[in-house]
Amino acid sequence: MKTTISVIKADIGSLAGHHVVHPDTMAAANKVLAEAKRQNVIIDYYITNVGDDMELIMTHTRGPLDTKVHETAWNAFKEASKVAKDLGLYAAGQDLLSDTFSGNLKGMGPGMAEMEVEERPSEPIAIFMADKTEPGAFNFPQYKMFADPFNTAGLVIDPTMHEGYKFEILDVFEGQSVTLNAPEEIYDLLALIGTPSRYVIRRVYRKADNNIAAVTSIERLNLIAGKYVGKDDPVMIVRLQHGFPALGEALEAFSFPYLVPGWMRGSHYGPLMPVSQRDARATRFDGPPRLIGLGFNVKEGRLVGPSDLFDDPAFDEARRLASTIAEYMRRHGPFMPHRLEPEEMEYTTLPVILEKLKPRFKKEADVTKAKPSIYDKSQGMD
Ligand SMILES: O=P(O)(O)OC[C@H]1O[C@](O)(COP(=O)(O)O)[C@@H](O)[C@@H]1O
Ligand SMILES: [Mg+2]
Repeated sequence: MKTTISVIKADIGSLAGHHVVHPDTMAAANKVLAEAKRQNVIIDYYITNVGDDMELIMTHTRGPLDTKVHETAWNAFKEASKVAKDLGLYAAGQDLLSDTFSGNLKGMGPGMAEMEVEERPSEPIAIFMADKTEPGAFNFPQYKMFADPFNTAGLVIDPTMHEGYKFEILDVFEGQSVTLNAPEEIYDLLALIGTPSRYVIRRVYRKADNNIAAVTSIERLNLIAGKYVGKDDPVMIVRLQHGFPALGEALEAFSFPYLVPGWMRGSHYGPLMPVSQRDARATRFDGPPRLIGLGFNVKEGRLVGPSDLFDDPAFDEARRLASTIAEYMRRHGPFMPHRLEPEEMEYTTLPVILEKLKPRFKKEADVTKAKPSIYDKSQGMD
């Protein structure tokens, strides 16, 4: 049976700032999804949140980018937004960039990861959802899961994984993609995905049979809207076991709280902290960036589960280290590299400040003007 798993998320308003979704808004979304299930638009669903992002996990047989499924999600977010407005929640309706739904959710604000799979007799999946970061934040763990044998033992010892995986990488600025193979092209792969603000791993396939292994949301709201409209908190679906990473290999990729951009005002680097569902609230300095993971089995479209994957003392050490790193980064205050580089900041007063100070800048005769960029060949660097 071919089943589509659609994870669609949006920030439609949050309680007491940008830190947690209000349960009444989830109840409003639940009504819409329950009705869609009754009308056989979707087979099953689960609603959750990480921080201020509401996450709709749905299964159906209609394939990705289906109008009815996307309209269902849109209506759920709209209804939830109404409640958010009624309760006076902060940034109510924030991620819904358009007033009317037209065809599908592409470019309308919500983020989405969708995959169509030929269901195996047992189809275990993990869904990872993060708040206060961006889609490229999943580059690092996807590399670990699908290309690093120090993380994923199966790459070496499981014959069904040994051939490796293909990574489809999207250049979010140019809107073009390239597919690179691991292990043979890992140096090229790392050269791109090491710049996660621009090159985002969108899909991973098993090389042996082209089977889809992982999908990540790629929406960067600020690029769509041309201004800051919230961070593009990402979601990712990963297939598990029997030729894909074992559950523990997928989770192992998050045992190191690596630095991601986001956190306060979408403008700071901070450690990605894996937490249980009950700790999925962005508090200290609106963070640190949080990650939750839910494990399901998909059976004829039914979502069996979930299991709260990071609700486990085995991840206490990762959380402790994340807290230590958070403290270390915070001590830098407004200085880089805690604060993002100017091009990546979601907010900036810099142009206004530069304009204001323009008359006060004076030429220094003894200082040579630098070339604009060491990367710009037209400037005659040799
Ligand atoms: O300027 P405002 O409206 O107070 O918004 C600031 C908020 O934006 C944020 O960056 C929003 O984060 P999200 O992307 O998770 O919505 C928060 O860190 C911060 O509180
Ligand atoms: Mg958010």
